[in-house]
Amino acid sequence: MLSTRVLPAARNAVKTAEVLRAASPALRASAQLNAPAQSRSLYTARRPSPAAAAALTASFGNASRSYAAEAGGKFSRKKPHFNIGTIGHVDHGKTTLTAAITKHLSEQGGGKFMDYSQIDKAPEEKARGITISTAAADHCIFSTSSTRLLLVIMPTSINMITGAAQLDGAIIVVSATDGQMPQTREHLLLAKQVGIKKLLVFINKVDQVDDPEMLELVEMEMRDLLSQYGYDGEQTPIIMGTALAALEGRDPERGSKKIQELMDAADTWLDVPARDLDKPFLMYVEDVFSISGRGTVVTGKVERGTITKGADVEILGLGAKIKTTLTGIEMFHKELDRGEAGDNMGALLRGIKREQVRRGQVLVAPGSIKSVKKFKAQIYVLTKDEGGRYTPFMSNYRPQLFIRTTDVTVALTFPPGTEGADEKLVMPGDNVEMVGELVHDIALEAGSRFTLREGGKTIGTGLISEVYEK
Ligand SMILES: Nc1nc2c(ncn2[C@@H]2O[C@H](COP(=O)(O)OP(=O)(O)OP(=O)(O)O)[C@@H](O)[C@H]2O)c(=O)[nH]1
Repeated sequence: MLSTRVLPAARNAVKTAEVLRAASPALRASAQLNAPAQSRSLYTARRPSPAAAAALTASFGNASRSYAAEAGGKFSRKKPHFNIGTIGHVDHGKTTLTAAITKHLSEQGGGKFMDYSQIDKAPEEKARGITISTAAADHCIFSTSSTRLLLVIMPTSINMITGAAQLDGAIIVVSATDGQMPQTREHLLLAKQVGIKKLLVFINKVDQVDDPEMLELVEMEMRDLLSQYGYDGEQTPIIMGTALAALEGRDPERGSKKIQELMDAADTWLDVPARDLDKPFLMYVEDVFSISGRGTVVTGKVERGTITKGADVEILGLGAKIKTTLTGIEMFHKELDRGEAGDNMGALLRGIKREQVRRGQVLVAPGSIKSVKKFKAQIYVLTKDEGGRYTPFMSNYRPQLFIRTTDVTVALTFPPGTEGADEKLVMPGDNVEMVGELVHDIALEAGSRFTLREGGKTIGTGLISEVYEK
């Protein structure tokens, strides 16, 4: 297993970077003036300490031994693989529901129970977008009757942005006591943005609401909201229950039975995504490890295409364009000959030093995508009700652009020839075409989606229409 858990020393360093990200607008502004330095420090902060590296080496070695002992020693693709996450407003019960699902599925032999504290144990990881998916992968993979599930928790919008690229489907958790809240709306928007086609809704904490009309109202409002954000408001399954009761093994009518309904709905309603198997290989780098005796391993998710052991690949972005050969592929404690779109895998690279690769870059089929600094995009600016800005911005606005596993400062201007560009204001709620210029190059193409953040909050989302090579 290529464990991507971060050990304490690395965590603290990352936390410092995270604090900077969440800092006041003034601090953010000054950090943005020094964007290259800030970005460098972020990447440096992610490097595991020697102790962490040693532990990873040990983990890699042990894992190799443990799966060698398993029958066949190969990862099975029998059931379709599906990454599903809980999203929604703070305290509405995402963690409790995730724990309840693992309990329920484990009782049916579909995985190992992870209690609340296990899921919640790494707040720093959650804060920086390394979601529970890696922890879940470490423990086990959950199965429903027809699907393999990897459970992911997205407690905050930042996780949603940096981690949601991995989500194939999501359960939006809404507390029956509050109904929809600003983060419910923000997460719906972001779910759409990261390409999640279908959602499930779990109206939680029904034990705290006596009035059935109140529950109906929450459901009606959720259906309206789903439609408003381009989801199927009529057909989307909405399940009402109590995650806490399910977790505590009481009130099965509103507890475990509702979790079963939710899992049945996941099996029937959510479509296993059509993987982009035929497109050129692209995997984004989440973590890089040096494994003694073996070389440099990068972990991340394959966004598209397939790759076989021995294939040539290119490390691209953040100033790099390096050709190498992929000499090993590993996933879920198993060695593979082939990786494909949707896989979270580890790739062993020939002749590459640890320092040559970093989070935010991509591994690609050579020549299949360009790494660029300049692009044109359609941008939606979030309203304050969606958690966005209260005030408009002007040309040359410099927020942070998040895409895949990286974030880079971008200067946004109006396309050449825009009338009154110097005085033009972009209001919260606007949909606007803009040209972006990044301080570092990253692998981009028409159709790439990104998110804009400033001062610790999401302020916009975008879709690239054109890239400029020079
Ligand atoms: N009464 C009741 N309380 C619940 C239920 N589900 C969760 N809670 C409680 O609600 C609180 C928040 O639950 P969490 O699961 O931590 O919520 P979360 O959405 O993961 O919260 P963040 O990670 O902070 O965003 C906890 O105190 C839970 O025990 C439920 O069905 N009924």
